[in-house]
Amino acid sequence: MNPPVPAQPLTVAGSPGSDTGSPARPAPIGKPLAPAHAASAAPQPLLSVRDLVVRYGSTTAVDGVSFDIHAGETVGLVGPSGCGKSSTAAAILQLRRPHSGEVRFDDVDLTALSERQLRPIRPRLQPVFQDPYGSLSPRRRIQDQIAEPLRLHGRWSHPAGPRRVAELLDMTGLNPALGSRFPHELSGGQCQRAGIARALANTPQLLILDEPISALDASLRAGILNLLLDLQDSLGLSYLFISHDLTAVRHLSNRTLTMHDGRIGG
Ligand SMILES: Nc1ncnc2c1ncn2[C@@H]1O[C@H](COP(=O)(O)OP(=O)(O)OP(=O)(O)O)[C@@H](O)[C@H]1O
Repeated sequence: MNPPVPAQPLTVAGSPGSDTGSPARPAPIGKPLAPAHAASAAPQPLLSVRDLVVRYGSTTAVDGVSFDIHAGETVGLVGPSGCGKSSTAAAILQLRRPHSGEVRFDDVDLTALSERQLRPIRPRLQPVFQDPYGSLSPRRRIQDQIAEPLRLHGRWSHPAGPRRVAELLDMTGLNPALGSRFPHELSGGQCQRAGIARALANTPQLLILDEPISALDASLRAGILNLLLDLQDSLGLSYLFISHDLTAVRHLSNRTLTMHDGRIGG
């Protein structure tokens, strides 16, 4: 497999930084890269999906899908509505247990693990969903929602916890002062950035991005795409990027897979 090819920042009309609450989008603050996070092609894939089958009753949504994602790589997944992209994402995340097949993450088959065994692994592969408002609780302040995964995994303490939340807001181009707001007080782009901040809280290696820009205005999409590129550069993240926007997929992805009727081809 070829090493990931760095993608170029995307520019569109409008100011991508204007949705952030910050005067200018700061450079992401990257933590020193752990070897497992390094942005280079590893001999062994970070994620290896083999013969994945997802069924809903008699409907086969995913029909024998296989692909790999290496460390630091972005794999795009495109295809018509209903072809099985989100079902693939849900099965990788073990939010929907597959009917059969393997989902090997760092050489551990997640399909063979119980919920309890999955718990310490979940922070390492995180989803970012389409609806930025829907994926945040309307009743809780942004800073509390970003803190939640830290608390959940026993990584919350004072003063390191609040400092980490401020760092995550900053990393995602949000003014840390926005942390005290509720989701309805933020724009869609700002909410999506907060959702990404929350996904990053426990230093994941892989983000499953399921239509992360589809709900946003065109003028805000480039800002999120460029943020994802910046974060990948600084943190060595791998992405599965699901989108209907072919331009965005080509821009962000090292390779693109096309799905039809539950299968990958082309
Ligand atoms: N919870 C569910 N129960 C029953 N059928 C489902 C469920 N979720 C998805 N399906 C069906 O599985 C198939 C694949 O759906 P899926 O949402 O994975 O496709 P998709 O490619 O992500 O579509 P879209 O691009 O519209 O989000 C479709 O036929 C869909 O109707």
